[in-house]
Amino acid sequence: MKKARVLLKPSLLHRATTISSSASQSRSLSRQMETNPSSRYCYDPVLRWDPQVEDYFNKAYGPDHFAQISKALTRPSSYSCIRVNTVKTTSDAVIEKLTKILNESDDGLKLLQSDGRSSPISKCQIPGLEYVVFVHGSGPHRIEYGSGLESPPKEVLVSRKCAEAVLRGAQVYVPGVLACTAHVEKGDAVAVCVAMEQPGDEGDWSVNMTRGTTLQGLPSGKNPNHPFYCERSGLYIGMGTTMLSRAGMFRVPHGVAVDLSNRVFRLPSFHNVLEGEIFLQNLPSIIAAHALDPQKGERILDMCAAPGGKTTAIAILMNDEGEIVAADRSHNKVLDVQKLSAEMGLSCITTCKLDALKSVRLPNALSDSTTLVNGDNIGSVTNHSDLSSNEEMAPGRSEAEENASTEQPSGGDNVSQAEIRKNKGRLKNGRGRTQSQGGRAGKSQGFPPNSFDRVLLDAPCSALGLRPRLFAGLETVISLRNHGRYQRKMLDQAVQLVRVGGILVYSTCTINPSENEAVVRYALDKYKFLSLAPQHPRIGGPGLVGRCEFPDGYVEEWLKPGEEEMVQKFDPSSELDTIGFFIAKFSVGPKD
Ligand SMILES: C[S@@+](CC[C@H](N)C(=O)[O-])C[C@H]1O[C@@H](n2cnc3c(N)ncnc32)[C@H](O)[C@@H]1O
Repeated sequence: MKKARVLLKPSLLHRATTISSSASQSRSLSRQMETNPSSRYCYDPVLRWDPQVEDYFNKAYGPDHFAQISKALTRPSSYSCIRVNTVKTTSDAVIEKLTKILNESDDGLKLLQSDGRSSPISKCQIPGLEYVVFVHGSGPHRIEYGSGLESPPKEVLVSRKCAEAVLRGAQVYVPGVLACTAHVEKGDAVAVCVAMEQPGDEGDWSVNMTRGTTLQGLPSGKNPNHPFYCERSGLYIGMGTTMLSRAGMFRVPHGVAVDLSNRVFRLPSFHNVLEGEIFLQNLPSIIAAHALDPQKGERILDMCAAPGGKTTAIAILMNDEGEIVAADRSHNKVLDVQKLSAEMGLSCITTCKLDALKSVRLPNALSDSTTLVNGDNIGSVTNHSDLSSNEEMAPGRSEAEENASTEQPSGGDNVSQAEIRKNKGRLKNGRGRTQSQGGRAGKSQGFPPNSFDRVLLDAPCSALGLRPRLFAGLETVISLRNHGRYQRKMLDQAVQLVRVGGILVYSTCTINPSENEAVVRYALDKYKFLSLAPQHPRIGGPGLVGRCEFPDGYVEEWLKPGEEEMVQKFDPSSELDTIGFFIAKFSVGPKD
């Protein structure tokens, strides 16, 4: 079998010494855990950062606060947030249906109610957000893995990405399994643990493991050849029953590998449940749509729209009256927006493939900006391939959805047994396979200046606010700055497209000030006609005031006193228990 040593980043000279010290720290931590099974078989991850990034965030937030943020990022939010499609149905009807679906599921509501809550489903209490429904989960739970060091449990080791999905409620699927104890048969009880990236000697991070490796449940001290024993300490996410034998897990291409019935975090998964009626979306993303304050009949541009979470939220706030142009540079992702709009029964959304860095139509461009060309391969080329761009995905939303339903809502009607059965299955089965409808996304040549009433720039970012996150070591201070550079270029375009008197909203799902406060500073300093506008509702915290001087002499300016209360910064460690997110709203004054 091929050994997959996934090298995650080229060596960075300046990181080598600090990383080897973090490697030795981790070894000594692991040695402690070897001697104590209760600290070994638990979930207590420590988020790994590049040391310079950690220094930067420590300066920005203070060490104690950043430690809390870092810890919060390793846990999922304690609730799932559901936006109800009020064009099709009501919160009450959705609550009724979800209650029935969860009540009839094996591991949904019953588990949640064991925590003593009267009902785990509730309507959001923020005025104007009654169409948002919360389904509360529980955790972290202490799991009895049933073994001491002398008789360790059988184990299944999954990839970090798989583990992050599982912590949000997904099942353990075959492709996510990397290794397994010997002699595992279908129906065996297994502990599921995470394969985390480890620091290499050359400043790289990798999961140095062959898929199909046989795990041993004993400390490496007793048997030095046992792979990844120490590294799994404190990284156990639950106990379940294998659906396949060990051989089957590494033979079949897909399917559920482990039915994880006893989880550290219990959150129902809502993949494809009540399609078209609900959308699983993080609360700050919903607030970003409100901050834009879209009005019926307006023309709105969503510059980085896919998969369409905020686009559809904006359309619903406009009662589907007006025009929203949803652009994204990825053709396939534009198709995802089309599918989602159709599924939600929204008609005010048009889509196009457009590079946000080229959104303003040049004066000599041939076609009209609103003509969407159904051409093949008229791909826009970005010159920023060196700048990575991660994306926020609402947890649990499949990237492409099944065919859209055009059926009208059943409103508050009773839920049929067939509907419950269908959705119950989806609740368990999780993310469906990406299915393309084979459609086409027209390519736009861009738009003339001042052609929109409002523009949303929900920028691609480092995504350092998304949770749960088990590893953050890949971002360096340089890559964090580069994200900010990329975003400033997009903002330069956005500013031109909003008409005088219009609104521009800028948002990211990161805790990185280079992509948040520093971008706002840039915008306010460069464009004197921009001013920060109040946001409603405002439930996030204040932004960071001040500046940061880096060891290499680079200086980053953040907000000025008085500006901090005008933005919304969602702190993952705060009581709201959301992802890390940032929203700034600008009014556009006369541009002369
Ligand atoms: C944060 S996600 C957007 C999430 C989306 N607004 C939502 O709420 O569902 C960022 C998106 O930016 C897109 N993107 C990245 N670079 C882009 C560019 N240069 N032009 C347009 N879109 C871009 C990515 O394809 C990705 O879909």
